[in-house]
Amino acid sequence: MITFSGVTKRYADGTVAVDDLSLEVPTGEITVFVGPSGCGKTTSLRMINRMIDPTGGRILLDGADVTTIDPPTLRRGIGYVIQQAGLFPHRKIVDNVATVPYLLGWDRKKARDRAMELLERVGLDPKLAGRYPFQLSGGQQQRVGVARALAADPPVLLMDEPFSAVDPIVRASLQEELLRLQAELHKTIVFVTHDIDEAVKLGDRVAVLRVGGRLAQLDTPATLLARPADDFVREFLGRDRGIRRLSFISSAGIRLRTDLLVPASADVSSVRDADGAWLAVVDAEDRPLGWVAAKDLPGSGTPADAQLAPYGTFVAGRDSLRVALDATLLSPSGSAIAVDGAGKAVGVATREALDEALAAVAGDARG
Ligand SMILES: Nc1ncnc2c1ncn2[C@@H]1O[C@H](COP(=O)(O)OP(=O)(O)OP(=O)(O)O)[C@@H](O)[C@H]1O
Repeated sequence: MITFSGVTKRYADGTVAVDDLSLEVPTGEITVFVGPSGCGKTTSLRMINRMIDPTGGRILLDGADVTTIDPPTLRRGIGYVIQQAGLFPHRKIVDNVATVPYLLGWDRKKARDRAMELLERVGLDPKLAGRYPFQLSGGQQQRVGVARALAADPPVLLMDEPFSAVDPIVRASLQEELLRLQAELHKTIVFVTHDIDEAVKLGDRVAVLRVGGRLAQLDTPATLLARPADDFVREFLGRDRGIRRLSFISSAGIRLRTDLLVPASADVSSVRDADGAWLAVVDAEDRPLGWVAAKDLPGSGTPADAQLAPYGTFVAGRDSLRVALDATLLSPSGSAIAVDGAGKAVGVATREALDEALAAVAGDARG
């Protein structure tokens, strides 16, 4: 755990970059520092690995004041990733990744083997190992930056806007990759960004800082979106905070109807009186095929003879309420088909059922 206890940084020219900051960064979690330009995010981060020393207060790493640990020893346990990767331009990719193992005196083969394993882990083709940084795309360079920071298997990772120099699509895949790695590695990560969407996507907890280096709110993304502490946080979260909040709410609570699922091979005479304007037609393995309006069923035969309308699905309990809501918007039925992990239909979430689930969410935001 990393503990900030009344930490202040006043630069020589009198600028107070961080002011009496107290917070905890739990072990094995991603804590994001987010806030507008100049709010002291980078300064706060660099005080953890002593690239900057505080002028007041203390930072503890697992209980030890970092200023009592000499910087090289401290940094051995702390990986550091920065914007544009900060790779050494004249070293091959494999040697960039092996930088810290070399410094730690590992033999060359062991260090290179470790580097190759990490390149694969961060989703890079091992063939790139012999290239130089300028021969890689921005996204590939960022992956190398992450691999390099992980090389000595440090328990702590500091990441300073690591993905902000790449385009939105590459950025999204780097974010996914980081979450995937973190699910395996359980590092203690402090991640700095000015992008609130990135913060709520990656953070187990998000610390919103305001200019002057003061903590405005520290909460889980779901709580932050539901209950911003004040107008500054509310404005920083931006518009559509209600919709974004649905990403953190499980679809498990949605009431499902199984009576609206009909097999494609059923005799229409047995389904004609089904209650509800729309029916979800499923195949022999219960996989969804499409919607049919009860009034459009043929006079005889099976639902498969009708023109089926497009449908959207969500994995019941695994996907969020946002995905479920989105699925209703993909179909003229206004309902969504709930499926299990194998893609078999398990029920229908009607507009009414979603309305109930959304009303419960709105009720929670009040508390
Ligand atoms: N070496 C320095 N000397 C004086 N002031 C500094 C120094 N480094 C940073 N500052 C100031 O401290 C404040 C916080 O800077 P910091 O880089 O920590 O902010 P930030 O939140 O990371 O900003 P950004 O998102 O723009 O990178 C700013 O007002 C900045 O101008």
